Amino acid sequence: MTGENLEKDVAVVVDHVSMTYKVRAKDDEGKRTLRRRVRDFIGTTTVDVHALKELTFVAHRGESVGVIGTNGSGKSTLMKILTGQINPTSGNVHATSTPVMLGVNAALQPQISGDDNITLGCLAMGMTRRQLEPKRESIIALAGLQDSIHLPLKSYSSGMSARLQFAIATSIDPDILIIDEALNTGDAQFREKTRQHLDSLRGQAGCVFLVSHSLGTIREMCSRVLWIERGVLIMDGDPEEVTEQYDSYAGQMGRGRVKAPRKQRNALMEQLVKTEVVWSP
Ligand SMILES: Nc1ncnc2c1ncn2[C@@H]1O[C@H](COP(=O)(O)OP(=O)(O)OP(=O)(O)O)[C@@H](O)[C@H]1O
Repeated sequence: MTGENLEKDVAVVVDHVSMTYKVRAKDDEGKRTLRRRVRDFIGTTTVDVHALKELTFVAHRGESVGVIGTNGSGKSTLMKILTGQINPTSGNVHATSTPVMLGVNAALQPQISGDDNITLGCLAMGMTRRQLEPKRESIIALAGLQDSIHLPLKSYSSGMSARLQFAIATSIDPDILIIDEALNTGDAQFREKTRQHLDSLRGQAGCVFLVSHSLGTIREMCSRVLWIERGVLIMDGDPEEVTEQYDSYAGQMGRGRVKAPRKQRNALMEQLVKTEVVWSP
C-alpha cells in the first residue's frame, strides 16, 4: 500500500467502493404505448442511483474522521457499508474489527427506568452481567443522569434520552465507532463530555467516524475530514481547510449558483492525492 503502513496503524481500508441502488420508477413521459403500459404494470423500469463511485481511502487508529457532504452525497450509504448493513455493488472494505454504528434510533424502552435500560441495552449489545456492572456508574455519569436514573424513561426529555443512548452505545468500547448525526442532541455540557469520551476512545487506539452537517461539531471533534459529494471524494485532510472549502461550496449552492461551485469542486478533485491500495502477497 503506497504511503501507508498497513501492519501498524490501519483501522479501515475502503478500496474502490461503489454503491448503486436500483430504484423502480414510473415513466410518465411520452405516449402510453402498450409496451410502456406493460412495463409499468410489471414494474421493470428501474433507475440506477449511483450513491458511491469508486471511493478509496484508509483510516488509521487514533483518527477521528469527520464525513461531510450535501444532502444525498452518499455519507449514510458509506456508513452502512462500513458496518456491513449493506454490501457495496463493487469494491471492498477491510477493517480490523466490525465497526459499530451509534445511531440516534437505538431502542430504549420508555416504560422502564434509565437504570433498567442500561441493563437491557448492554445485554442486548452482547455484554455479560459481569462485564456490565463495573461500567454502570460510568454510563450514568456520562449520561449525567445521577438524579433521575431510577425514573421511567418516558419522564426524560429527548436530550436526556439521547444522552443515555449515547452512553449505553459507547460503553462497549468499540474499536471502530461510527456516529451518524447523534451528537447534534444534547446541551453544551454534554457535548463537552462527549468530546472527552471520544478523545478517550481515540486514546484507546480506536477509530471514530463522525457524520454531521454541523461544521462546528466536525471541527471540534475530528482530526481529519472527508468531503464526499455525489458519491465522489472531493477533499481529505485538515478539518479547518476542508470545512472552509465545503462551507463556501455549500453556501454558493444554497444561493442557487451552479458554475462557480462546480468549478471549485472539480479543481479540488484534481488536487486530491489519490490513495492506491496495493496488497502485498
Ligand atoms: N435504500 C435506498 N434506495 C434507493 N436509493 C437510495 C437508498 N438510500 C439512499 N439512496 C440514494 O443514494 C444517494 C445517497 O444517499 P445517502 O443517504 O447515502 O446520502 P447522505 O449523504 O447520507 O444524505 P443526507 O445528508 O441527506 O442524510 C441519494 O441519492 C439517495 O436518494
